[in-house]
Amino acid sequence: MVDRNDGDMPRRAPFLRVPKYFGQLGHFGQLGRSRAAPNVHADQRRPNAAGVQHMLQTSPAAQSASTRIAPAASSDVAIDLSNVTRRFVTPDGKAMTALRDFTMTVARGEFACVVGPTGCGKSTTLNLITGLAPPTAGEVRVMGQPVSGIRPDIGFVFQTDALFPWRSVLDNVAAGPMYRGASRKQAYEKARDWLNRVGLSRFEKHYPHQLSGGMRKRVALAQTFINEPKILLMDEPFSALDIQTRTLMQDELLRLWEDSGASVVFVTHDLEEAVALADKVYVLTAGPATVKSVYHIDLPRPRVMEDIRYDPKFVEIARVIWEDLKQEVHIGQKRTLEFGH
Ligand SMILES: Nc1ncnc2c1ncn2[C@@H]1O[C@H](COP(=O)(O)OP(=O)(O)OP(=O)(O)O)[C@@H](O)[C@H]1O
Repeated sequence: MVDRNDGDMPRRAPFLRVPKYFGQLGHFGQLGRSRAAPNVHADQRRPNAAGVQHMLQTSPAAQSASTRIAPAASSDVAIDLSNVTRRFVTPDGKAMTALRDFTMTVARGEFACVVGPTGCGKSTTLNLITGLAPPTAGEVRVMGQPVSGIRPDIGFVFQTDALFPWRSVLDNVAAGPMYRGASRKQAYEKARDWLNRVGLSRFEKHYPHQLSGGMRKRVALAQTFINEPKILLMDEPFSALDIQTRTLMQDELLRLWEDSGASVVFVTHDLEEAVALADKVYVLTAGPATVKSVYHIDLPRPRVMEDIRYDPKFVEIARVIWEDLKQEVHIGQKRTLEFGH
């Protein structure tokens, strides 16, 4: 199912990077066309004068197979961005709008992925949730409260590791609980437990530079999950890893997340990754970023990453979303070519 907003929102200035989707998704067109119609359909919301809301079916099969998902009760909502606009002042003193009229709701325990063209405003979305970037207009609420400053129940994982290079693996993982007031004994017991959960018990005395990229990422996950975050914000956390390690880490993340009950917002350039992980995929416009469509991914859980990519339903869902996203990527690419950045 998809909620769509692809109306007449103004488009913004050009992008800095060439989109990465083309190489990754070239095969969907071929595989998808011979498959059954996807189990998704679209609600199309156009922000025009009449404010018309109507249903757009992607296929007859979709019509029968899908139902509208009722909005969560407010007590079930973990993250709520309501009609948020975020403007920045650029280094040359001009105002630029990164996000416009942006609305997103993530339920408690839900895994939401955000995809969109390069530079459209995905990371800004995460910064709004953290409170690092207050909204220029609209409202951001976390666990029912307006965001004011950084919350201790939010965990982060970024593309680059946030490990202390001068601390051992064990010291790195124990740092969070100690900072939050646990005794040294409690913190180290908990850290050993988490290192065990991510399969790194034998490496507790190693330093980050003595680990592989995948192992460092496991430490980063242990370092984050040990603090029992209610909200987990992830910004392309696995994009620097090779594909095999990335697949392993995606499985690891799902396993830890399923036990944690955290609500996740996961930003990625990789649509396959988004579909494989998410309950819900937000497709953003080429900018200023607004929500173009929301796809509810009804693939069963638990999911095994190395298998799910060959599931025909997965392939078809990814193909449908890619058709939608591709339009925005083309807009971004056109701007890059026209404006040279
Ligand atoms: N602090 C800031 N000051 C000025 N402009 C900013 C600031 N932060 C972000 N921007 C601009 O806002 C836009 C969106 O940036 P953002 O990093 O959110 O995009 P993104 O989709 O995460 O990018 P990418 O795909 O490259 O990871 C960009 O044009 C960026 O230059």
